[in-house]
Amino acid sequence: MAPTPPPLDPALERLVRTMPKAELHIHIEGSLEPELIFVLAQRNGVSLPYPSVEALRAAYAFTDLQSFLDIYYAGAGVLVTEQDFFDMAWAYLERARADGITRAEIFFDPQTHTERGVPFSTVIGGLARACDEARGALGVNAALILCFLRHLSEEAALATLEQALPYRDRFIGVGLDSSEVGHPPEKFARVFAKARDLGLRRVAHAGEEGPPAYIRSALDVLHAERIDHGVQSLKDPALVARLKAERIPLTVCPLSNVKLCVFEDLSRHNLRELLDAGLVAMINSDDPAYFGGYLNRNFVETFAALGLDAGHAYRLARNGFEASFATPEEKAADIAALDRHFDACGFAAPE
Ligand SMILES: Nc1ncnc2[nH]cnc12
Ligand SMILES: [Zn+2]
Repeated sequence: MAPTPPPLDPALERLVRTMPKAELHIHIEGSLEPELIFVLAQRNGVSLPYPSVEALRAAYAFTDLQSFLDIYYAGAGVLVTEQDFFDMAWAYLERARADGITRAEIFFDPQTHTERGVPFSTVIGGLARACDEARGALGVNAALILCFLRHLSEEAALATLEQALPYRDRFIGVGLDSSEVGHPPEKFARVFAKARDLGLRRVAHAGEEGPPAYIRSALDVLHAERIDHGVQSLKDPALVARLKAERIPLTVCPLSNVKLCVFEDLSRHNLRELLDAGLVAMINSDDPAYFGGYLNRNFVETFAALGLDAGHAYRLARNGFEASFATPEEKAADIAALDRHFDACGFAAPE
């Protein structure tokens, strides 16, 4: 166990908590809190294998990615109606606003639901309605990214993309998630090529537990524009040089990496090394209901554990906005707001 780090300087903590941020790596099903799981189970007559919220939460002791995914897919089984999907997304978006998030690019896993007989239209209907309403009601500019489950076949992913076509204007891109090792990006070459032809943006989980070679093939074969996680990249200096030269963003998730035993504790996380290597890294929450915290908790705990400062805060927030798929005008407005925030807090925004 690492010794408890000293608390953050209060002015730095305030700056970090209140600065405008983008969140680019959040699985909406991973924002489903145990309390809401129980409410939805009751609403839909679904029986749960846990007697209470506390018992469910106590089961969140993971040893690796797969041990988490098993419980995460089971939790998503309580989502049945369009209103359920809306309620889940709305709860996240309210927390996003509280954490200063002005841009959220939200992953969803349609196959987790369509495999159980929930229509694709029900899933995307509820999620898209929440995103639409969040802009006016919460000031959060939110967009959806459809993820394919890599433990399933490419044929299943192609069928999912086909099902999604009537809703093409309700999501901005595609991603790749679920069990990484043994399911290399190459398995999904055709479906990503099709998504590219359709003008969809592309991201992929790679180098969370899997080797640097998966990051290379996510770039070369899937034409991924961002890498989700990517923390294994430091094992391969030539890959680091390429990520730097091509300014490929890495959506890093510190609390997730500790919960899934990628790093022993936060003080051993490699975020500082990634930034020092000149990579476009940023902080995200991944599955906040399961990993012990939303975006601000990821920021505050990581800053305390790694001794990061206001310069790092600016770089991380700015990387998030630059890596987002928002329009150039939206990005410029977000970055201008970030600069004003640093000014107002008495920290000069670094060049
Ligand atoms: N951390 C993660 N890695 C891969 N797939 C996921 N699905 C939800 N969270 C995930
Ligand atoms: Zn993820």
